Amino acid sequence: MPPFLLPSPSRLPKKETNFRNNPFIFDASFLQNETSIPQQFMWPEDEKPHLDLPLPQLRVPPIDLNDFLTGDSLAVCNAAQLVDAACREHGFFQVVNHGIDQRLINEAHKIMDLFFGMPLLEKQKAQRKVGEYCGYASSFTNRFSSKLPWKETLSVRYSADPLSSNLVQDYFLKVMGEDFSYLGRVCQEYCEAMSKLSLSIMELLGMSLGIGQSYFRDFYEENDSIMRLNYYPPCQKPDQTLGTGPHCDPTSLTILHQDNVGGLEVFVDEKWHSIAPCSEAFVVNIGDTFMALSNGLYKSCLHRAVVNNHTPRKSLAFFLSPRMDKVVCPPKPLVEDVDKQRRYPDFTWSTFLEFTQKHYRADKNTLDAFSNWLKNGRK
Ligand SMILES: C=C1C[C@]23C[C@H]1CC[C@H]2[C@]1(C)CCC[C@@](C)(C(=O)O)[C@H]1[C@@H]3C(=O)O
Ligand SMILES: O=C(O)CCC(=O)C(=O)O
Ligand SMILES: [Fe+2]
Repeated sequence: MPPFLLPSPSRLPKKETNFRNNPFIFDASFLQNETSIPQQFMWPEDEKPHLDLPLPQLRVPPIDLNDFLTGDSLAVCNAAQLVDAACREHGFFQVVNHGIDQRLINEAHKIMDLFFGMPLLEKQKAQRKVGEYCGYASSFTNRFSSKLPWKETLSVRYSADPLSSNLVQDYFLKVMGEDFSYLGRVCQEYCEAMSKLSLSIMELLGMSLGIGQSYFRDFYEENDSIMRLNYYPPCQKPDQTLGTGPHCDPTSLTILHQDNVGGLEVFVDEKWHSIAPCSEAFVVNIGDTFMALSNGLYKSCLHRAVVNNHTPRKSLAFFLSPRMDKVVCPPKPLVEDVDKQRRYPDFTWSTFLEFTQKHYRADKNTLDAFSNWLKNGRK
């Protein structure tokens, strides 16, 4: 049976289960020449994208980070107000004049083309194992049995701990070999730039929530984050599938750089909105963990990625997360502000990450499902 064909439906387990003993392979270079797509990639009618209708664009305020960082009080106040309004409504905004060298961003996109352009067998040297969150995955065919995303991904752990100062580059050297030293270097530098940018944004969020610049910055100083390279091959049936299914990011803050193809959609006011690509900007969104840390004041919002039938699409997502053992518990003023009620239980990022990797496929209800799982004794 050619590698990209699926086991006959009769042999597929009926319920959502791992394909540990029956893996199959998503190889877009084969699949995209087929007239139809495998049924596992077909999403339910109510989740299929409507590509024929132009979507409204989401108004995401571009925050001029340079203004904020220069400390000009008017600029700081303006930025804090814009961010506060956006985060209370849908959790998405954009940052411009962010100080990240455009050449580094361009190099990161180039190494994505390099990596995902390699033969499948080469990429599978970094094959992500079930239950782990790092490595190469071609559509998670060994994790999910239906609603498969039309994408390849590479996820690498980044740690700001000085004792783990080269984790990203070391990963590439160890898993892919010496020839990937440059690719690893670019990813390492990109993550270091993202970590620095994240802490500036955390200062801004602290100002926006009125608890000062340092609280969240200190909380994420020793972040233990994830760099995610998303590669969406063209699909002959783009209206039947999704590149990334509807979800809220379980992490704390996502800093996303998308190429100029377009495909990121956000669900606000009961309808899907597009976010137009802008190479000078990073799209930033609040994740579930920060929603809990803000006691529900800032929203982690449903979003997805659609594909097309003519051009590959790429996005670079930096998922900021706290140190694994850090307890996520909102500061007192943010409990007072929400009629003294706690919205979510205390938890560590380590436990939440394990929940998404071993017990629950992240979707729009991940944080509530996780909260219930904790309350029911992790069952
Ligand atoms: C903690 C994480 C799990 C995912 C990567 C990071 C943050 C976003 C999550 C994800 C992208 C949400 C949609 C489903 C998912 C399986 C995916 O499509 O990649 C999620 C990631 C994951 O579990 O690998
Ligand atoms: O590719 C995109 O634009 C969004 C991807 C995404 O939401 C994610 O990886 O969490
Ligand atoms: Fe996401």
